[in-house]
Amino acid sequence: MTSTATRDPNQVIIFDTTLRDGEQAPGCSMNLEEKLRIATVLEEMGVDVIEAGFPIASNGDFEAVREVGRLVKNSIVAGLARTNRADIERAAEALQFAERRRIHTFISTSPVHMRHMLKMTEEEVLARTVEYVSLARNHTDDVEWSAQDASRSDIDFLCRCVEAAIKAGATTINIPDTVGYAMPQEYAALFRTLIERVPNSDKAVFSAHCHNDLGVAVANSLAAIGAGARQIECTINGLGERAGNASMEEVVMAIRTRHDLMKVHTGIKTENITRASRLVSTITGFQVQPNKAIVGANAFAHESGIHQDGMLKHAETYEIMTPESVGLHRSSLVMGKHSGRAAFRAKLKELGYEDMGENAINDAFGRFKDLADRKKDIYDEDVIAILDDEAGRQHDRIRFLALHVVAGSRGPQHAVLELEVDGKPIPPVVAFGNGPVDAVFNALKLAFPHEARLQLYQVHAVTAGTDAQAEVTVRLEEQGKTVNGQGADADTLVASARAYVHALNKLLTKRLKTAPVALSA
Ligand SMILES: CC(=O)SCCNC(=O)CCNC(=O)[C@H](O)C(C)(C)COP(=O)(O)OP(=O)(O)OC[C@H]1O[C@@H](n2cnc3c(N)ncnc32)[C@H](O)[C@@H]1OP(=O)(O)O
Ligand SMILES: CC(C)C(=O)C(=O)O
Ligand SMILES: [Mg+2]
Repeated sequence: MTSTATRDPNQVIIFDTTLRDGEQAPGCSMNLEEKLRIATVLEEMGVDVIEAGFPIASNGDFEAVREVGRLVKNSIVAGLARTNRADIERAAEALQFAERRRIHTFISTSPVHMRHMLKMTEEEVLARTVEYVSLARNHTDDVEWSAQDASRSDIDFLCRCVEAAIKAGATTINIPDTVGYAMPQEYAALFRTLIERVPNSDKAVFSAHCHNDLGVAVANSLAAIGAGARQIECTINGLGERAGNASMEEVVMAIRTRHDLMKVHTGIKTENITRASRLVSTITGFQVQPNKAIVGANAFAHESGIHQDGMLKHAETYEIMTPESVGLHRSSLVMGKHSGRAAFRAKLKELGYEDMGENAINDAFGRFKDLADRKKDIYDEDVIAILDDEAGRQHDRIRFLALHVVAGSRGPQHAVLELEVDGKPIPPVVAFGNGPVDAVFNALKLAFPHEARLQLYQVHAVTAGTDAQAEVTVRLEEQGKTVNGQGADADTLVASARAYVHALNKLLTKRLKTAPVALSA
């Protein structure tokens, strides 16, 4: 960590917590392979700190922090810990391979949290802060301390805690608006007061961590910067506990677009924003609302005549940033049924997917050709949907082979499904259902018997038009564990079957991790 004395005073550190607070969004669990894909994209986009998990919380979180730490070289990797020995030692162990590591320890400072949740007095919270920040410093010289529920804390007590945490060795002081209660002017005043009143405040970087319960997480983060905060904790697409965290793309683009006012900058390569947003949305199944700032489908769309006239005459009439600046660009390579492998590889590079394995590329190419035979216009979104669908599938035990469905008002609706399990095709199964999707899912249960319950079934059109690919998310739950599966295809039912098969494969991996015994179907 650059010391506060040498760091650029106008650089805002971007601390991404998609993999920790983002994953706390209900229904948004990610597996290790998915977390590594996201971490790779975050590092490439220049994120300063990646919070990869809360190592004591589960073996999965421990593994995620350890493996992200092994993979990532440029970003600092952080692991979360409560103020106790076990949490901090587990975080230190998880971070052992990280070239640049941070222990992030937190404790609540608000009366309501201390009295009812922690059952601790102010003096106990203060003593714990000192004891466990010091312990964390024995493991790394980059220690962040967070005052959970800071915005509802007594200011005198908060000042004492911050001073003590810095004295004990904290290099970053995070002042979270944990429940999304603060208003921008109030949150800014809190930072101003702390920075002014705490005598050693110049020895630490002050950080904002805002939740969006009242829809002001980004506004609060920007207000905090105005008051001296130089780290923002945020997530891709604003994912996170309850209404989510401050959205990284909004914070970063506000800083970039309003540099005239804010006078600060980040190290984020904003051209990677769209790709990161799309990846997180595909992996979690949390669709981005069309009117979401920066990454929504309509963020750069101009529908009404006067706007279109303005845009045609001069883009700045209605655009305060260019689509290119967030990675939306007119494709240089038009793909279609006559495109070959060379063009496909070039397209992968252009879209940032060049790291895919050879088998996945071959499978994706086959599916692309297949789609191009059926669909007139192939957009980048179509290629991305196939690539996302193929990525990370090479070790799947269950593979989708073919599907035939009878649907319509005459019924009976039924599905004939062919799967391959452990490399061997199984005989086709026929199942009936209350509609074609039900028939497909019943066929999957017959072909590969399981107890998992369907929690979510969601369909999203990748592009406009009746021949658009469908991207389907399926969420399955088994013994309290949930997984999300994704599938894409021009046929919604095939996409549904693929998504279900993907989720089943993830459940099998999860089962293997919790009970390392031979699995039967
Ligand atoms: C604002 C935030 O985002 S905080 C992070 C939230 N993330 C998570 O909770 C991750 C998922 N959590 C879990 O898996 C579990 O809650 C665990 C593994 C962390 C803890 O599980 P358990 O040991 O069973 O404790 P449980 O969750 O029931 O209660 C939390 C305990 O931690 C204590 N605690 C909470 N915060 C802190 C803290 N910052 N420092 C010290 N102790 C704390 C609580 O007082 C409570 O202690 P108690 O059991 O003595 O009453
Ligand atoms: C753990 C802390 C930083 C947190 O997520 C919050 O207070 O919202
Ligand atoms: Mg939080």
